[in-house]
Amino acid sequence: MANDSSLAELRKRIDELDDRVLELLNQRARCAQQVAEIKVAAGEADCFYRPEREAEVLQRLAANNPGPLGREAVIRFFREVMSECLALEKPLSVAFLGPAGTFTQQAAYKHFGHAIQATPLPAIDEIFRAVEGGACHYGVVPVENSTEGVITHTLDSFVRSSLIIAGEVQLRIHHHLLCKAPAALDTLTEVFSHPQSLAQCREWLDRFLPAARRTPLGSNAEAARRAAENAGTAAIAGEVAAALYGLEILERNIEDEPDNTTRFLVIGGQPVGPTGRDKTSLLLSTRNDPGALYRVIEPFARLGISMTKVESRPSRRGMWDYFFFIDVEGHQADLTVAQALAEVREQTSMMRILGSYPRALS
Ligand SMILES: O=C(O)C(=O)C[C@]1(C(=O)O)C=C[C@@H](O)C=C1
Repeated sequence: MANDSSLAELRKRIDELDDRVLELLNQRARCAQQVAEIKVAAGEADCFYRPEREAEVLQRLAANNPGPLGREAVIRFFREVMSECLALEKPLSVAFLGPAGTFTQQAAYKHFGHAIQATPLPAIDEIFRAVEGGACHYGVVPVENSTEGVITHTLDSFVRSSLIIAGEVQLRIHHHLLCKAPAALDTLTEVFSHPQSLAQCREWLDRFLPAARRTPLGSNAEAARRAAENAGTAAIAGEVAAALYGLEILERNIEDEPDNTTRFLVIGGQPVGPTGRDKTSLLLSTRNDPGALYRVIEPFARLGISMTKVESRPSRRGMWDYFFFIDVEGHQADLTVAQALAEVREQTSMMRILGSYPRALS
């Protein structure tokens, strides 16, 4: 009985708190609507999304969180709150590498929350085109995986496009073996997946499914769809694809590397202001002299700017001629970064700043 009354009391307290949270959330939503009016008056009505402000809100709340809610839970919750507030201002349209059920869709929701108009497109260049042509405000594309390296298509698309990078998302990738109905592993004849996912599970497949044919497809979601239609086959894909196509999870987390993570880029047309926790991406080419690349990156070392990535891609302008993709910590508006970029530019035959944007939160 004593337990019953304390349970009832706690639930009454939870109801009261929920009423207050609801009232506060709606107050917040009304503020966002007023912000929208200010943006309209300033002639900024085309897109209300402000990535630097969103990053600042999430960074501040994560730092101030007293618990017991965890950091990721707080970020996820307020991410959705802001997504709903923004949708009240004006829904944001986001193209992602589809079809529905891909990890890129998951990354898009992780970054923008669920209150967006998300459009799946079948290829990376189509996402670039949709954003360039104004059909969508932003796009989300995969750029590198911690096990398999860069997605060259995405890097190459920046060479042809004038779009900039407005954000990055990191997603822990868990691959599962999915099947239409429970089945013994040795009865499976074929496994469908995206080539990157097949590669990320290579050792597991060699060990547990050595006889099954490995069939690469355009996406994990497409693989799940094929496995749903063909008994005796399986797909390697994530939880979202499993739910979408009604598949059983035969084996969980079959990725070879426990920290398997994919990084995605948010592409758009609008520059993003500094947040104090930013990254800047560059595309450049060097003269073909001895020590040229060394001279290009030397200012970063001298000025204490951390380089988080260097990637080279054939330029297709001639044999053994390369473009370099370089990421550094900091924003192009930060004084030391600006100084380093000016020095670096002098050492290159071409340099384009692909964007400064808030670093991925978690
Ligand atoms: O501060 C703004 O500019 C807003 O529009 C408000 C808000 C928010 O909900 O906090 C909503 C959308 C923007 O992307 C950033 C923040």
